[in-house]
Amino acid sequence: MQANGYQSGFGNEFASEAVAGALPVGRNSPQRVAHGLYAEQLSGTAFTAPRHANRRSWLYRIRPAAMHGEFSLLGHAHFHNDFGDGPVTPDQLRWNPLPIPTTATDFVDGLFTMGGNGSAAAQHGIAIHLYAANRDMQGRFFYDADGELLIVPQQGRLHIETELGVLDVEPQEIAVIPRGVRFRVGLPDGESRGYVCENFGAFLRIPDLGPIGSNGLANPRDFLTPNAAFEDIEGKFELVAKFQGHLWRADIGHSPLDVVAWHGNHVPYKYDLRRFNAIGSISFDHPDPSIFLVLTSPSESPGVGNMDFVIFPPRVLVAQDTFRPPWFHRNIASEFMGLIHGAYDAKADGFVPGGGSLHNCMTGHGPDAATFEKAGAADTSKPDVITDTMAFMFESRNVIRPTQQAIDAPHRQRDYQHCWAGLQKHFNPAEA
Ligand SMILES: O=C(O)Cc1cc(O)ccc1O
Ligand SMILES: [Fe+2]
Repeated sequence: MQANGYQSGFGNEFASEAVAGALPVGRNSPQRVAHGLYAEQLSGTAFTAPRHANRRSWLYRIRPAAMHGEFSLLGHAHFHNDFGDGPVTPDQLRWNPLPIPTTATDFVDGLFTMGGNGSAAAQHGIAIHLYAANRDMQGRFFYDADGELLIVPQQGRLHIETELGVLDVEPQEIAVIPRGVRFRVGLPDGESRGYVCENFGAFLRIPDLGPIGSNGLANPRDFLTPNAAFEDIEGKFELVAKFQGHLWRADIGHSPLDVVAWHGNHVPYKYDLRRFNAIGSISFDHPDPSIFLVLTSPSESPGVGNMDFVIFPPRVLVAQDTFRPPWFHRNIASEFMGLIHGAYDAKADGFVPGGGSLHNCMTGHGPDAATFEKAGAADTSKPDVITDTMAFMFESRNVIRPTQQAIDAPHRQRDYQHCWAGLQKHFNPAEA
């Protein structure tokens, strides 16, 4: 399917038609839709959600979404929402990248669940997945009824064809696919890998800016939603649904990417993380990482995220008489981190692009020994220009329970804790 450009803005009432006159004017459901299309509403929030939070889109399509065969369970060895209910280790955990598969594996086949909390049934929490794939989704389409998908490619571009149009996404960009929207992923570069956060809670939004003012962090105009694009093809295809933690498959005799026009605000979008306007300390002290918040899924407690998506982009550190890298800390929130590009300023080695780390509630962590020594000796009268980096964090109010397969994975770094072993005792009450 050919990309058809983008519309800019966050949470707008967008409108787009790929064929002139396909979008009804002044009404949603005329007796007969132009060009013989079917009208269909896709709601993302309760009908009665307050106006500022209400999300739905109207789709004008060749065939309604109801047309497909019966679903049957589809096994998937690595992609699920089973976070267990037994003991969960409070250890610091870190992984090397998920290996690129050696057999033909598409985006859905290549998903590997690392951990999560809550559930689709409870409508709160998240699942964290990695993907590693090497071929386009062929003759199959996917939708996730359980949550919206925040996709963070780390290696290789993604050509994401959705019911509402096409998102072309490269590493250092992200894509968000709303609940229920059907899509197919192509891999223009062949081998591809990255991270996915499946959000069972309130949909992601850009945060309020408070005293920062009316501009800054991720600016609304940099979010891009596709224009309508469709295909009109028939064949023996497969529709894969993720529903209540399991995958289901059904035969479908046509492409469901057949939406000729649409309007609304329950839409896919992409965002280039390099557009993030980073704000930080220009006096002293390293600020809390909430200053780098890109998108948040709020919980019912004000200010507490079901999931916060935070990045650590290139920036200039100028804080004086300050330990500039992240401080040692223990947090109430739980943190899964990934690295898209370059190196992360709290870790001299071991945290590699495509890898991940998990520091759960109250688990102590922070700069490794090499970073600590270097930052303690640095001249803070001069700025540090941090370039060539893009790390991120999926942060959750609830403990992120690693899956058994993540704990057992050969690519888990079983010696991760040693990165703090070299920290020396410096205490000397006689010295200033
Ligand atoms: O590296 C981390 O653990 C993430 C992180 C970064 C930071 O600058 C402050 C707190 C924090 O949890
Ligand atoms: Fe942390």
